[in-house]
Amino acid sequence: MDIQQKIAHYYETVLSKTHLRTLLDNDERNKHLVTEFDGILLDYSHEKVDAELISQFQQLADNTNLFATLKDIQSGIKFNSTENRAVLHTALRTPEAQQVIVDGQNVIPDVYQILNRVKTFTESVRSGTFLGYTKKQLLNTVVIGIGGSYLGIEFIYEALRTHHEGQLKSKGRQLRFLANVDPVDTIRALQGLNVEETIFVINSKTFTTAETIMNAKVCRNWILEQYKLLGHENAKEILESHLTAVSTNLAETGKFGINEQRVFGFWDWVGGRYSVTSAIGVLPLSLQFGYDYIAQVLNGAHSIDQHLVNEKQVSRNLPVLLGLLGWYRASIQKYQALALIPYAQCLLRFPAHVQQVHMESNGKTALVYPDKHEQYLKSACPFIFGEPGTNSQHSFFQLIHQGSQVIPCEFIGYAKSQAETGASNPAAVRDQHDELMSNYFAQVDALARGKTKEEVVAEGVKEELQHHKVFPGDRCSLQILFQNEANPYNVGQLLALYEHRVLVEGILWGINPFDQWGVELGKVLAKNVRSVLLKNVENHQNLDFAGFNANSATKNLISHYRAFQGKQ
Ligand SMILES: O=P(O)(O)OC[C@H]1O[C@](O)(CO)[C@@H](O)[C@@H]1O
Repeated sequence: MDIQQKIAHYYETVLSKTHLRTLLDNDERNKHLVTEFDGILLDYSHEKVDAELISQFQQLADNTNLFATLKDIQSGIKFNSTENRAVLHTALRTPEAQQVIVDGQNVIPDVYQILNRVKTFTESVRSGTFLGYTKKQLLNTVVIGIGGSYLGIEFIYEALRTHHEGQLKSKGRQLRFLANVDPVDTIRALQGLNVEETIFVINSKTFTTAETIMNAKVCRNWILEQYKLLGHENAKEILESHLTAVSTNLAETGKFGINEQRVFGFWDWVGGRYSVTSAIGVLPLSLQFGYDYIAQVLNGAHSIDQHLVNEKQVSRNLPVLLGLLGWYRASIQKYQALALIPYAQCLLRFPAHVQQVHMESNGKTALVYPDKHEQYLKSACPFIFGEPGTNSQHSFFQLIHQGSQVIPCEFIGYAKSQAETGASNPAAVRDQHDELMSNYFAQVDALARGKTKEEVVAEGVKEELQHHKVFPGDRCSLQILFQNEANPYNVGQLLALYEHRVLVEGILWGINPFDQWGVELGKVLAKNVRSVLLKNVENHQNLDFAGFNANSATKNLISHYRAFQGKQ
């Protein structure tokens, strides 16, 4: 029996037959299922685990050479085998004095060359040294980008915009996002902005993503139209004052009309969804908050990068534990979903960010080393969703408590509210924060313990309602608790924690988390549909589908779309 089979056997014969209520009655067990690192507590006592299972997790990590692999990845091996690339987002936050060698070259000087340019440029914008075309200060930033070139930045922006220091640093400034190719998103992103005070950051690793390039063109037109209304028509100089880009495709950014001084590069060894600590995130976030403040995000992430490879006891390694538990829930317990519940309004975009990082990375089943019998995994990445608590309690928690399937939850909370620093009545804020966190603790317990028929009867509930009021319990969750309020350092830690847990799960499953072939097919088909629509702009009757390879149902649907437009 290999170690994965041993874990499956132990779960089937022991843990699946033991209610969490019983496991939690063991004080000695509970004491050991909690660990702390650098201001973060991870409590996994409400998971279906015990000391025996944790020792099996250790064997699993050792037998799969997990720690050696993690170290090799951070040292620059081409772990992304299907694209022949290194996986080195960790190098983006490595201290300047260290070395990371890729293809015989130390990449750290390149990282700092870009970071220094970002620092100098963003400081010149913030101080008013670099001005817009009409010499007005650039107070607004619009980030154009999608997927990994958008979600992580929005998560960090939202997480920090109510942090006391973050508010001071960003006073008088705005940061907006344009991701969707929907024209309504464009209106929302640009609404009320004064072009003379607005700088655009076009974020695209490839600079070929259809949505981003279209949005960038729409914004370029908007800039020129707005300036025309003001009587200015020097397109080249106007655009050079208002457009910047972050990309690995410097040829295309040049063709787009962006001055190379305002293009910030990165490298193919940074995956799109892992690029928030490259200039993709650091440039716009530094424009909004200042470089030195955002550098703390990099420091926090680096702390977790180090912890990942240095702490070889799985019971003390936060990202490894998260990854092992994720693997266990999906592959052994066979749970197919995961709810991410931050008890922190500032993390409202964290679930959306993790959805992309996790599901675009591990949402696949093709094995890296297939054999004659197996090319595909049977169960892998769960479906991930989430909303801040307490809002989620008044939304989907009914199903989490009494639905037909178990949905493991990950709760994230802070011992201090961002609202406390600088508050006129800090005691009142603490009181409100305690109210919020009371729900965090209560949910954890309710999910695990549930409520038995006997308890319901003892409460004197009418017989016909009794079975409605039973909670099965035995629903697992884990808790992440930060010592401080959400700040740039621990937001960087949180970012890296979830990046690395995805990697650990990917290694255990034997898949490559760093490619995303699954998004390609839709892109190709969208291009084909687009060419049909372009060819038939005015034709609301019989569309010309020559050369369009799709079934009649899809063609009918497209025809209805055009016909509806003809009736408007
Ligand atoms: O930064 P780019 O090249 O525009 O890509 C945007 C996103 O599109 C994807 O390639 C596919 O969704 C992501 O991996 C990436 O983050």
